Amino acid sequence: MANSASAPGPVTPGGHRTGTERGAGTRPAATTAGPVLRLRDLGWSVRGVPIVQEVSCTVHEGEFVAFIGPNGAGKTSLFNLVSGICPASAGTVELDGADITGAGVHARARRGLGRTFQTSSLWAGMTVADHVRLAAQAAEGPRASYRLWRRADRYRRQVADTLERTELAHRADTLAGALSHGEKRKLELAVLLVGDPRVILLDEPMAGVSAEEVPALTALIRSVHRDLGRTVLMVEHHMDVLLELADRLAVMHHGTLLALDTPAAVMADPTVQEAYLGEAL
Ligand SMILES: Nc1ncnc2c1ncn2[C@@H]1O[C@H](COP(=O)(O)OP(=O)(O)OP(=O)(O)O)[C@@H](O)[C@H]1O
Repeated sequence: MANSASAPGPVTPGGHRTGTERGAGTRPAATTAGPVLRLRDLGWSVRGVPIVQEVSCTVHEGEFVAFIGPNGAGKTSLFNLVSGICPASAGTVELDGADITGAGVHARARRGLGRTFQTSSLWAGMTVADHVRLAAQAAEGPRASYRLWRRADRYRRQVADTLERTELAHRADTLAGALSHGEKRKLELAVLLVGDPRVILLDEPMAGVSAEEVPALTALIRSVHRDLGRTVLMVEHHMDVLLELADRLAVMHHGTLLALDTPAAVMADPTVQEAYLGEAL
């Protein structure tokens, strides 16, 4: 399959697609939501070794695209390129039609792009509420301290609302280090959401989470996507979770985008099956 793809079908008001269209060379179906993120021939090499190669795709407002692929396929590296953690060696990243390829992490965050990481990025000795308060303050920029003082009530409400939405209100005064893995993932989401990003990149949010906690975390991510209407890109290995959440599956293999289509079409794709030879999809 060509290493390029666009939206597969019309988008309902909730952002969910109703049809399918595949790969480069096919005519994109009409959509009611415009493109929010566009990658063109995106690449990253380290000392001449290509890690991500010629990845092109378009993600539409309100869409949920899940990235799968074998270990080392380049999924996290692609997220690093999109979020600005790694500078692209080739190609471009566009957000809302603006070229942000040269923009840093904070500039991209200010434009509405947020991400979580595969490994936990919390402070064990800081409370749940303080994590969210600090993130709210950071999202305000350099004049945050003064604004925080002036708008203490608003911040209190914002933190309380975010903890309520992420089902952590009862853990507000708990130290992050005392949370379960699932709760830590929820807190990472809370820290992200308080900054009000429109496009959210989640890197393996189920990593380390116990089987009992997976359904609640899945439901929370679904509500962020559907109820809050956020555009979500997610790397995840739990196929059952992906099939429940994703409008489209993107398959990475050896740094390239091997396929991007509806889950059913991707699962039936012989190229994808060949790439996963011997591995359960
Ligand atoms: N900074 C770096 N320098 C050199 N090689 C790197 C660097 N970062 C990643 N790689 C290599 O790039 C390849 C892709 O790594 P990446 O973490 O993006 O894969 P992945 O698909 O996210 O894997 P996983 O599912 O195991 O998290 C791997 O071979 C990795 O060793």
